Amino acid sequence: MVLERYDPLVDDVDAFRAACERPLPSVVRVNTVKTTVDRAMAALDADGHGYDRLDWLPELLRLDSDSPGTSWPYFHGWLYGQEEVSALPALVCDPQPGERVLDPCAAPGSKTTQLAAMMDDTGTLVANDNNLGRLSALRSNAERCGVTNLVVTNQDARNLSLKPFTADESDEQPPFDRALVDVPCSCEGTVRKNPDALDDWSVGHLEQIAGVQRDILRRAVQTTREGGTVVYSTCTFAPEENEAVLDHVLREEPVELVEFDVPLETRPGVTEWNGEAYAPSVERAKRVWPHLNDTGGFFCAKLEVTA
Ligand SMILES: C[S@@+](CC[C@H](N)C(=O)[O-])C[C@H]1O[C@@H](n2cnc3c(N)ncnc32)[C@H](O)[C@@H]1O
Repeated sequence: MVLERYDPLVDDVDAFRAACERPLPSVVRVNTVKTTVDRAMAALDADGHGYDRLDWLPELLRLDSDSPGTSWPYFHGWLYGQEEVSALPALVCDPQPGERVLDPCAAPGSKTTQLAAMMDDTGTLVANDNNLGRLSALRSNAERCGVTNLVVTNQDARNLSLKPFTADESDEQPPFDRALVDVPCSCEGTVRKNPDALDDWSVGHLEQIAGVQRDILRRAVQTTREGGTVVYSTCTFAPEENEAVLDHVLREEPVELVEFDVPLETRPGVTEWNGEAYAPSVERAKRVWPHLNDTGGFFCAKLEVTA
């Protein structure tokens, strides 16, 4: 069993395994580009949907039943079905109204639409993905959510071209204030939502995808101005795709990991795995194990560009 691999990293193996076998609660995020949390809750009340408002992020509602994907509040773009813990990276990225923000692996747009709402639909949000089919889902989600501060691009994020955003690639400062780098991964942490998620798991795949992750994160750092923020996230447990990627990028790019607080129970990044030692600062990353908050699994790190 793949998950046994992580027994040495978790504080409570039985609770971890049991959580991974439970179905995931259904959660929606209220889209504040179009409505307020109070109005969305009133609409859910009127439709007879029970829910709990989550303390740590008041736009999130944990539903008693399945996602109301066929209800009027959903059609109107008031609600976005989003796994609870996947709302964390945008919170850590903390985009401000009027800024230029890059989302290099954006489809189908959960975090893009959340970032847009946090920016009050102002500034410029570049949503890129290399998969056209998934970009079409992103476009329809953005349209349903009424997001207008969006530029959609279809590039390989490892070589993202800055030409559309700067007069000249040699401009003194790269164009973006922030980037949210939510890379493709082996998705081990989604096993509660998709029990087949681990069927094609192999060490070879981890190693191959880690190379892609390193290159995407490096390019995101290169496109972000000095002092800007880059958030790295995955929905997987493998240190090869998490701390090892950070360790590599810390050595190759002018960037450092910064401390941050989140309103969820987390564990620090691991500094050793399979006989390899990583930079001590990877401890500043946060691991969200499924049993800690009854969510999926997630990994999130915050970096600051230093030059
Ligand atoms: C974890 S998913 C992103 C989920 C998205 N951020 C959200 O919140 O809805 C990773 C995405 O990366 C895209 N991707 C994979 N390789 C890529 C590459 N080299 N360049 C750009 N996008 C890539 C995939 O198509 C996929 O949509």
